[in-house]
Amino acid sequence: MTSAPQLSNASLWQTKGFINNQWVDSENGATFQVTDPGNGNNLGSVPEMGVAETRRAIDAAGEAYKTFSKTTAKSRQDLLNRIFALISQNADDLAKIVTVENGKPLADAKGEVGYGNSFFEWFAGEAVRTYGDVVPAANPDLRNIVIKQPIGVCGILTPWNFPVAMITRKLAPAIAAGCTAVIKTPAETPYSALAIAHLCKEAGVPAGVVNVITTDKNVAQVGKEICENGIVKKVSFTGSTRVGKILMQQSSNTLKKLSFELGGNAPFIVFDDADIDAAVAGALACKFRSSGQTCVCANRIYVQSAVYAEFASRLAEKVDQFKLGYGLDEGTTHGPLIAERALDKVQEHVDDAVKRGAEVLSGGKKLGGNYFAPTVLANVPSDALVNCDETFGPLAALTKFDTEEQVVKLANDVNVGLAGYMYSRDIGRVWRVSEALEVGMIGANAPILSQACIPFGGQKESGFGREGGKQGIEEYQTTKLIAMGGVTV
Ligand SMILES: NC(=O)c1ccc[n+]([C@@H]2O[C@H](COP(=O)([O-])OP(=O)(O)OC[C@H]3O[C@@H](n4cnc5c(N)ncnc54)[C@H](O)[C@@H]3O)[C@@H](O)[C@H]2O)c1
Ligand SMILES: O=CCCC(=O)O
Repeated sequence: MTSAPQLSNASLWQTKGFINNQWVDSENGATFQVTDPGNGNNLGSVPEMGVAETRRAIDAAGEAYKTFSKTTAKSRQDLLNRIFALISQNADDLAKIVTVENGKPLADAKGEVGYGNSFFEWFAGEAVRTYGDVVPAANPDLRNIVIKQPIGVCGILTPWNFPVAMITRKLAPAIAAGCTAVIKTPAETPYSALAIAHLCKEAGVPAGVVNVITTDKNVAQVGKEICENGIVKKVSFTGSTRVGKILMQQSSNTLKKLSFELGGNAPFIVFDDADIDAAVAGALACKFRSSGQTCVCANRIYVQSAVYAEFASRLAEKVDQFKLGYGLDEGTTHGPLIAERALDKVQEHVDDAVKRGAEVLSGGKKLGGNYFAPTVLANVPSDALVNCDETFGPLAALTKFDTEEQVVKLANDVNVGLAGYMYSRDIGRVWRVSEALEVGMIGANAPILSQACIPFGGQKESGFGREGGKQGIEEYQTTKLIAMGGVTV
């Protein structure tokens, strides 16, 4: 028996792949099951597609690109605005889909749908502002004009933790630039992607511009095809650093343009001079959003010695007030993790820290199903596993520090650099530490950074490229110089 959610607009629940504006099965009829992480129910099945279907999708995108790339920026702006309006109209249903396949509480899912949709609104605006340049020439007979053009067919590969937003922040700028796309959905959360595809079609997106491949077992082959196929000119990937490295190697033969948003391990630093109320509230939001399953979640919480004890006890007290439960239930503040493997990783990090002398202030264990008790650990040594590797779960690990110099060194002592946070009322320190942290984004007295208008992205092994902001559309464009000679008579 399946337990698909009750939706006001039942047409949002699509159960097939999407190629050239047609809903399609896999060629051999194979399917895979999607499970609700909050209760283990079977939500239904979608096609187990493979290389053959991926090639068909890429071919469709290649064919569509010939005409879509020549459309006016204004027509693409109108298209994006229509998608934005349809997503707004269907936001409650989309949030329900996100909750049942990802597990996050409905309020968070609504937040994600609004955030995800804001990329369509933002890039509708950017579509008509892809200006070029006129560059003074080195030769009197020349005039230089620099134009921006769409890059071509784009491969979009995304994770399950934001089933809507991770797709929209790639798809919206791709459409804005005049590109076409093949999206490979995460196996855990295909239904949100299919609902977006349905709304794109409703909005009038031409056949072949948006294609969706669903796969579980064949993910490595599908990813390889997207990276190696010569028709695809760009791959935008969000996911782990491990998989990012594989995709980069696979893309090297065709030298594709790449944007990679990879793993994080965010330091969250609380200085002695911080507003402690704000720092505690910030840590709760930053660490436990989506039960710790965001790439920008605080992972290492460093607290200066004079405020350490107060911060730790106040944080644990607040965490004990969370209401862990099923995402659609009234009052649930925090949901399950995506799967057993995620619970195992959190437990491993807790056990390792405790073995090294950490103290459990709150939680610390699995609670059955995919639920892990929101956890606060104190006195975590800086070489504990949790301080070296992203947990991606509801574990707040507190480590004491004494000086600014010491904490900056600790914060930078990892191979990734996505987000970093600090709480301090000393403006000089905020500036100094912001410059010193090796990350792509800083939250200074601000626990949530994500907005469509900012350049989201990392340094080091957190990847490269930026999503959102004025930079986001450039990832889907190529720059061309037209040097015009014969100007002088
Ligand atoms: N920087 C960011 O913006 C950002 C955002 C969200 C998540 N993340 C990162 O993603 C990770 C969590 O997601 P995950 O565990 O699902 O990551 P993952 O890398 O395992 O999976 C991400 C996507 O890649 C696909 N994939 C897996 N193996 C593949 C292969 N061999 N070829 C092609 N595709 C493949 C998966 O199906 C999924 O769709 C964390 O490390 C997190 O920090 C980063
Ligand atoms: O998980 C990573 C992205 C989350 C966000 O955009 O805030």
